[in-house]
Amino acid sequence: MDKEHEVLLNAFVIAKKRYRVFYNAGILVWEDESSKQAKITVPITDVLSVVVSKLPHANGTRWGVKRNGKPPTPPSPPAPPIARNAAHGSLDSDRIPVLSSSTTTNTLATTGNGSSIPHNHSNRGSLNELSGSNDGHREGNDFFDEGIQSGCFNYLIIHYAALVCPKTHRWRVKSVALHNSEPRIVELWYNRLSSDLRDQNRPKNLILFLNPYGGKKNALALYERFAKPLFRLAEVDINVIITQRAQQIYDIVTSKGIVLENYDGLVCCGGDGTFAELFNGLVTRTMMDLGIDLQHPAYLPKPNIPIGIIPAGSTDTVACCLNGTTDIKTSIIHIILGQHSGLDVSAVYDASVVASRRPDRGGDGEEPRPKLLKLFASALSYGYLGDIAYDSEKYRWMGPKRYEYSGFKKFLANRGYNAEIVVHLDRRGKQDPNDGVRCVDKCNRCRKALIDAGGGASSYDEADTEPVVVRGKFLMVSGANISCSCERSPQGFSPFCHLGDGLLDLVLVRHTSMFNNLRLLLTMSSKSKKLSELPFVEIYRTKEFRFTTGQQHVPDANGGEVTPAISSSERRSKWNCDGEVLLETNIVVESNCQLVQVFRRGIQSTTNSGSGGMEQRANDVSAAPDHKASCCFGLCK
Ligand SMILES: Nc1ncnc2c1ncn2[C@@H]1O[C@H](COP(=O)(O)OP(=O)(O)OP(=O)(O)O)[C@@H](O)[C@H]1O
Repeated sequence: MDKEHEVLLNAFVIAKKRYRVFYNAGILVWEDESSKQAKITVPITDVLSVVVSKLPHANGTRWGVKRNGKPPTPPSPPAPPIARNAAHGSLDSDRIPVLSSSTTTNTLATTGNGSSIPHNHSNRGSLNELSGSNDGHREGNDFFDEGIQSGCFNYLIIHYAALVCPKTHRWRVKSVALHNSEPRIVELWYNRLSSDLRDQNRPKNLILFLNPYGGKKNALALYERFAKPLFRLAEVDINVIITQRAQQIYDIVTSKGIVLENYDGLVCCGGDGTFAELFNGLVTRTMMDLGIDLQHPAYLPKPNIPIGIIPAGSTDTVACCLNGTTDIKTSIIHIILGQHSGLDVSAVYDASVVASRRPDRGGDGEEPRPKLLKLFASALSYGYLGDIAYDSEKYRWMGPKRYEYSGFKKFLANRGYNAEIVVHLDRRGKQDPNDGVRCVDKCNRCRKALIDAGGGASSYDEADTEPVVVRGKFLMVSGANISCSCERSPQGFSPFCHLGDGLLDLVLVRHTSMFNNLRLLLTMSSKSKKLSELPFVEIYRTKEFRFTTGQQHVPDANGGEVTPAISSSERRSKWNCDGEVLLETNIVVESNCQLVQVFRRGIQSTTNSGSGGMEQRANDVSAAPDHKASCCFGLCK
């Protein structure tokens, strides 16, 4: 019988109670024999690891495993007894006993020189390992092959991930110890589950860039405490690179010395700026590999390696929008489980530096191409937030509090900036940024956009758009690539902005009174109010917009030029691009549909999240009902 149709069904004891346990088609279920109500369902896609043990907890022995022909690692001292939840045998991930030497974690200290690849201090040998050959050998698999040979094990211990709080979108690792008096049955279950685990397409070898400088400067401590034990548990090899300066991630990823194909993903531990360095570097690297002009690219190619973020920054907007929470354990779990989906990335071009498209690079030789400045995944803001980004860098020693300090200063200054924005809008009015449809798990809008884009980066038919010119004095102009919701601003710039629909939301805040600025700040920090409700805020959903502060000659209806709309002597602000300052002011911004693949699990829609649209509501039904009962009411920190 093939694996698909084979059903495993046995009685096991969990926490002194008899359970009927069955496994079929990737679904594991255990139900209390005395009460059919007590039933837990776990798909194999959520299982992190399966081990056998002589004790009801994994005690650190490695079952005579040989790694690369080396003798087995001596057993670690027994782990302390594990506090167990009587009903589910569940554990908090902090207390999971991690088997010693189950994976390698390499720490690569970095040099500060140019784009050179960091000196390798790893326990896996030379630098060549990071940059050179890979024979495709996965150390972790050895233990599956040889694991159970040498002993009589009565316990099967399963570590699995579960959504413990649908309201806060937090995931945790739980464990269950199944006891059977017959080692043969334990072995049968172990072999079957571990074989199915191997079939999951999970990352087994990652590079992790760690920024020790961002946020509260505790990324290394967070990694050691939360990430390392979980990666070990799931047998993921991690090559840690601790950055020593800004732009180092970009330089390493774009360096030809590193063979990206040797890795299953690139992950960073830091804030939005760290993540921006990672995907800017990865897209640039892909352009280099394909021989695309880096300055004036004809198009932006899609990298074929997924990326991820472990939040350890100040605002962590990207992590919050990807997972619905900035909870570090949730992000790590999603990276380990390995599911990924497309994330739009917007490109910023310098409107004043234009080159003709070269026919040999896919252009027709006529269409001018602006110079590519940077890519962003979160938000690009001019005016108030641009001023804060520029000013707050001086106060980085304050940590995240610097934003409040600079924000207060800029709030009192109440500066307005003249600008002209040309935004391309859908003629048919189909792109409504206030349509009430949030981007949740298996989002139909994003899926359709990818199909429309046909694998390319554009989900938009330019024939269906028309340019609309908006002029005036603005407190703030922002292009939101994602909703930008975070702890400081629960609804973000535009709560209905999608992660992968190939469009961005342009948010224009007119310059008005201090009183209105106060309303703006209160709305931005409100849990329920949205910026679109304010009369001095306009939101447009578009694929592309052009922003200018300089002198504009606006063509009149007869084709002649009329008086400049904006004086060239105007005071200018800076652009805040994913937290970093951009000095060029006249820009063109364009969204690229699902340019990068990001490790994440779709956010489960909750009824109070304001989700609209029938399709999204239908997804609520698929939320794991078993785990709803274990909701922590927000106390699961
Ligand atoms: N070792 C380092 N020393 C100095 N700067 C660094 C170092 N490593 C990275 N950086 C830079 O630090 C900057 C800030 O990092 P990051 O954005 O991750 O933190 P943050 O600004 O506190 O968080 P957020 O962007 O979420 O608000 C990034 O632009 C990155 O280039």
